[in-house]
Amino acid sequence: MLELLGVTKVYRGGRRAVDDVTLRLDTGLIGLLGPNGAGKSSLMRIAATVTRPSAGRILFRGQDVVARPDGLRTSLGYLPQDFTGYPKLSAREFLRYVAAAKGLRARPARARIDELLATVNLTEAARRPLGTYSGGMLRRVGIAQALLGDPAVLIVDEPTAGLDPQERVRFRNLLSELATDRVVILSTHIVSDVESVARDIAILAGGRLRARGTPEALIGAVTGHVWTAVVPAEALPEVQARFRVTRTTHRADGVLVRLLCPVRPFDAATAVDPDLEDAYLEAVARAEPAAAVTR
Ligand SMILES: Nc1ncnc2c1ncn2[C@@H]1O[C@H](COP(=O)(O)OP(=O)(O)OP(=O)(O)O)[C@@H](O)[C@H]1O
Repeated sequence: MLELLGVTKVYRGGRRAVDDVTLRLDTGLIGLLGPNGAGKSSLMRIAATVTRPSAGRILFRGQDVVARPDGLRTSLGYLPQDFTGYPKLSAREFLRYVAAAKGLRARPARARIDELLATVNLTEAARRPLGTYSGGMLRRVGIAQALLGDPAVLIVDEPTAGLDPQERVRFRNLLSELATDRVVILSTHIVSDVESVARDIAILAGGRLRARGTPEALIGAVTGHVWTAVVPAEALPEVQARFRVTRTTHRADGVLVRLLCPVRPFDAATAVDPDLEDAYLEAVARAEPAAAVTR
């Protein structure tokens, strides 16, 4: 339904934030994972037609979006990373404002706004000005405004920032339900935001697409590359300098390290089953200058 083909964004000053990214998306949820600065927001802004790509094409239902953005815009819900709304408007007023801007008819829009306020758990706070909201409440208003008009494409950029753990779970489940009949793109740097809901994960680092697949396929690609060992605390700096250490746990008998290495790093290391975090960190590591991984 939505195709990003060779999309590149070079900002003034020469920063290549997105570099030749191709993603073909159909109904369902795709998790776009990447560290800070990977280019996720730039790519989301391009997909949402608020930034033009420097090169590449975007097609929505086969139509060129860069030349004619309206087809996608009328079918789009977008929650930008820096969403704030308008501080003097209440949640209900703000949603009515967005509904009018989207060209929705007033009466059905009112009913839909009430439903959405309930969905994002803001019915009680609906009359308060957004300026008095917490960060998490504002994210929820942002989600509700993105859902107005029942969009065929929903783009949410770092949607769980500021949400508490319970709200994160609720929100993930909501996105997963919404993805049954639309394209949902969820961009985040938090692996746990996508691992339970996305059957399709794309990893972006340094502006480039590093990997894409199901969680199982991504994890399968790092089988045999993940090791643990208990090392003396004083040896930790050397281990960290030589290998890509992904987790450390301090214990009475030393430090339990988890590290990535394509071969057994040293005799005391034990191979362990990889998880999605390992797959993500290895894909990101490939984008960085090579670290020493040999003995
Ligand atoms: N308007 C801009 N002008 C110049 N450089 C920019 C602009 N927007 C982003 N960048 C740079 O492009 C790179 C990618 O930024 P982007 O915000 O797309 O990444 P991100 O993956 O969303 O990271 P974050 O989660 O930290 O926002 C960064 O180096 C950033 O500094």
